[in-house]
Amino acid sequence: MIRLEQVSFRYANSDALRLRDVNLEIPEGELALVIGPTGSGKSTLLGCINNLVPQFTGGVRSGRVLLDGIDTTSLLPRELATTVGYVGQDPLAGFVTDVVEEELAYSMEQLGFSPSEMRRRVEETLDLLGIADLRGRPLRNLSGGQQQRVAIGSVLASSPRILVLDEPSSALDPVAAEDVLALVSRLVRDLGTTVVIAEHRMERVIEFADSVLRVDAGGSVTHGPTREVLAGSPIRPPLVELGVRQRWDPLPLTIREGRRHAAEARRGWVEQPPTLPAPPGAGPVTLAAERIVVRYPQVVAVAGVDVTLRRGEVTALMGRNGSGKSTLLWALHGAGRRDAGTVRGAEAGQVALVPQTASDLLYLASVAAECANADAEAELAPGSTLEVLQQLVPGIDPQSHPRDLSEGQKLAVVLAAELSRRPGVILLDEPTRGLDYSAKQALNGILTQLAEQGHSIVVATHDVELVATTCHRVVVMAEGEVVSDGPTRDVLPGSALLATQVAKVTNPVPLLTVEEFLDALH
Ligand SMILES: Nc1ncnc2c1ncn2[C@@H]1O[C@H](COP(=O)(O)OP(=O)(O)OP(=O)(O)O)[C@@H](O)[C@H]1O
Ligand SMILES: Nc1ncnc2c1ncn2[C@@H]1O[C@H](COP(=O)(O)OP(=O)(O)OP(=O)(O)O)[C@@H](O)[C@H]1O
Repeated sequence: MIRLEQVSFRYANSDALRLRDVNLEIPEGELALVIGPTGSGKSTLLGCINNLVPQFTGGVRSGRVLLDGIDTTSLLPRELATTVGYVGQDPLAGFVTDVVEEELAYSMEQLGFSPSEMRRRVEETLDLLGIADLRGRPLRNLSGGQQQRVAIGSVLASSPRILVLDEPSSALDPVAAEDVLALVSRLVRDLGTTVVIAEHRMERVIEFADSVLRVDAGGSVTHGPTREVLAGSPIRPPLVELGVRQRWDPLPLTIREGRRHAAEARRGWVEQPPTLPAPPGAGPVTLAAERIVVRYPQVVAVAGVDVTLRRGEVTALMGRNGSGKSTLLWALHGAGRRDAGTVRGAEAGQVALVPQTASDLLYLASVAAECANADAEAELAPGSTLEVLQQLVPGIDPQSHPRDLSEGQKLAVVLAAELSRRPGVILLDEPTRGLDYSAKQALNGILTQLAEQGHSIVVATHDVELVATTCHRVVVMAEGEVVSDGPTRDVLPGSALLATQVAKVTNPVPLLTVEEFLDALH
């Protein structure tokens, strides 16, 4: 179905080959998962399938890309659009209309569907993606996860035979991610759709994948059965990491397989519970918000929230898509809307916020200039921001234009600029989009260090694995209200939705991470 023959590619303004002699074949009705470090070339590879690379990106591509044996360069854009449905990493950038319903209908309109067929499919898509109540809403005002669902829906609506999804679950809450992936895998099973998904949070996709494509920093691609490719990969989800470290054979890919391997250890811990590290004592209050309310015309996004931040504490803000997390962060920061309530303790300039669409903040002509600007604004020694950036995501050429960075690399630049400034209170909105496991580990290191030095940090995120390693406390929101607030170890393991892979494998023993599992064995 999809075949790449000797494909190599380089961007116009760069010497490096981003894809090197790639040969691969994805049979019809299979789901292939694309993995690889931040900035390795996953999006570039996906773009080759529908000719986005090089048609829109520029650059030079050699070799052939064949769909059903036909070279894509000989297909008209319209033919290609009927065959390949593509959802990029930034949903907002891909929208062509202003309102949810119109967006869902747009591609069908272009492809010449009849009005009654369109109507039927729009309704069905609204239901399948759980967005019926958003139908008349402007796309701009939706939460990040709501936008991502609309973007996926607008492509599914016209039932393309090939589906290419670039990080489809990065802004989705765990339930929505599971629903969307189950939906996609049903298309694979029932309709024979061929699907290619790039995803950093592999743990969410692995069980649905027939094969894995690993893109390496040098642009070469390894394609093979999931277990085989992951066993040899430096990037792997927690459960596979645990399996490799414990030499479990066969390597577990699903929670069920993991639980079988862990049965003996689990029985031992049930009889004699392991000693678990205690969370650090909380320091004095740095920010106290009371009865915060934010109202929009159609929704009350934040409905009377009290929240207190303390020195040295990393707090996760969790909750389903549209529950009010981003809105609350902006209200705490002060730049956002606030219809009622008070925020005390936060002095001007002492609260930093890294927004969900972080790359909007980059406006200078090179990464080096962005970093130098951040140093100058915060009166830091020259080089400070660049150093933090290199800690987070190594290998970015400081001379490159921010526009030419991968999504994960852009986010890392914005994170570095805020973190190097070391404000007292740091608010991060979904900071792990596009970041691979090692970048997440680096982020964990930096946040832990800042907390030890007395900063207060809030991370709004759906990434339970990040929360388990980095956050001391979890605040869960639902429909604008705080519905639970407690130490991470009390909130995550008990929840079917928020438990980490390791917590699911060890349940009822509340271990959260691979390291905790290994420590508990001794
Ligand atoms: N238009 C461009 N011009 C020059 N270089 C580019 C351009 N777009 C991307 N690159 C570079 O090509 C490499 C691959 O980018 P790509 O977006 O494919 O990575 P990725 O694996 O999808 O990253 P992420 O995990 O962050 O999504 C990156 O190092 C990036 O800096
Ligand atoms: N500018 C706006 N105008 C109208 N409604 C808005 C606006 N911004 C957000 N909303 C709505 O307020 C609610 C809360 O949105 P918010 O972005 O705070 O959610 P979130 O919890 O951060 O979601 P996600 O996990 O998807 O990022 C949503 O229903 C959203 O559609």
